[in-house]
Amino acid sequence: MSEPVISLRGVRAELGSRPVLRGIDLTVHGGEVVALLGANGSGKSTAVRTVIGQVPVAAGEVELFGTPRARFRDWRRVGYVPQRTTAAGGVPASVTEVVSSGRLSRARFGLLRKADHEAVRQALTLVGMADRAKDSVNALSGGQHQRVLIARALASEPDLLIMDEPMAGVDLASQEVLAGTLREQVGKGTTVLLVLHELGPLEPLIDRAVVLRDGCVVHDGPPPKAVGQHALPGHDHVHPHEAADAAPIRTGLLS
Ligand SMILES: Nc1ncnc2c1ncn2[C@@H]1O[C@H](COP(=O)(O)OP(=O)(O)OP(=O)(O)O)[C@@H](O)[C@H]1O
Repeated sequence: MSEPVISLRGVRAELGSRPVLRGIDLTVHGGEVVALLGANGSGKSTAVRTVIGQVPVAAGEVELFGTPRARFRDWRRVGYVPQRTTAAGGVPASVTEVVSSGRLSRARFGLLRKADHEAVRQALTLVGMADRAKDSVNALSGGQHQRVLIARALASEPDLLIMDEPMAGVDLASQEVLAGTLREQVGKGTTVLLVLHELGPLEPLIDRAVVLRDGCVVHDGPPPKAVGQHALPGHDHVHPHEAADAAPIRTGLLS
C-alpha cells in the first residue's frame, strides 16, 4: 500500500475544555477515498480540523504527507472544503474571486498568472459553474455555493482533498455534479477524506469508512451497506418482540 497521506495517532483534542477527540487513529493512504461517519457531535469536523491545523491537538501525532503537521508547509497540495454555513457570508465577492483565492497557494508572490487563471476557469468548468463566473456568490443557491467552494479547493490542483459534509443542503442536481467531479478527481489519483452523514451518491467511490462515536473510532473498514440513521451500526432500537422496558439494543455505530 502507498505511503500515508494523512496519519493521526492517538489524537486527543479539546474544545472549550471539553474532550472532543479521545485518542483517535486515522490513516488515509495515497489514492484512497475514506469517509468519516458518525452522529452529530461525534467529532468528525474536529478530526478533520486537527488535520489542517485549525484545532490544536492536546496529545498524539498528526502527519501530512509523512511530515509532522507543525512542520508541514506544502499547503497547495491540500484542498479543504469546510462545512457549509447556511449564510452566504454577505461578502460581495464574485464566483471567480472566491475560486481564485484557492489558487493563491500556487501563485508566486500572490500574483495570478495566465496558467493560474486557466486553472481557476477549469475548476469552475469541472463543477458546472463556468457560466456564473462573474456573478456574486450571494446570488447563488446553497448547492451552487457549495460547488464554488469545491472549485476553490480544486483550483490549487491538490493531491489531497478534504471535504466536510459536501452534500449537506445541496440539491439533487448539484449532488450529481459533485459526485461526478469527485469521481474525476479520484480517477486522477487524488486522495480524499470526506466527512459524511450518509454515503448517498458517493457510495460507489468510497474505499473505507471510519466511524466516530463520542470522539473515539468505533469502526474502520468497509463502508456500511446502507447508511441511514437506522442502517448504521450503533443505532439504538428496541425490538418489537422484547419487553417494553427492555434496554435498547445497540446495533449500530451511529448513536
Ligand atoms: N468551538 C467549540 N467549543 C466547544 N465545543 C465545541 C466547539 N465546536 C464544537 N464543539 C463540540 O464538540 C463536539 C464535536 O463537534 P464536531 O463538530 O466535531 O462534531 P461532528 O461529528 O462534526 O458533528 P456534526 O455532524 O454535527 O457536524 C460537539 O459536541 C460540539 O458541540
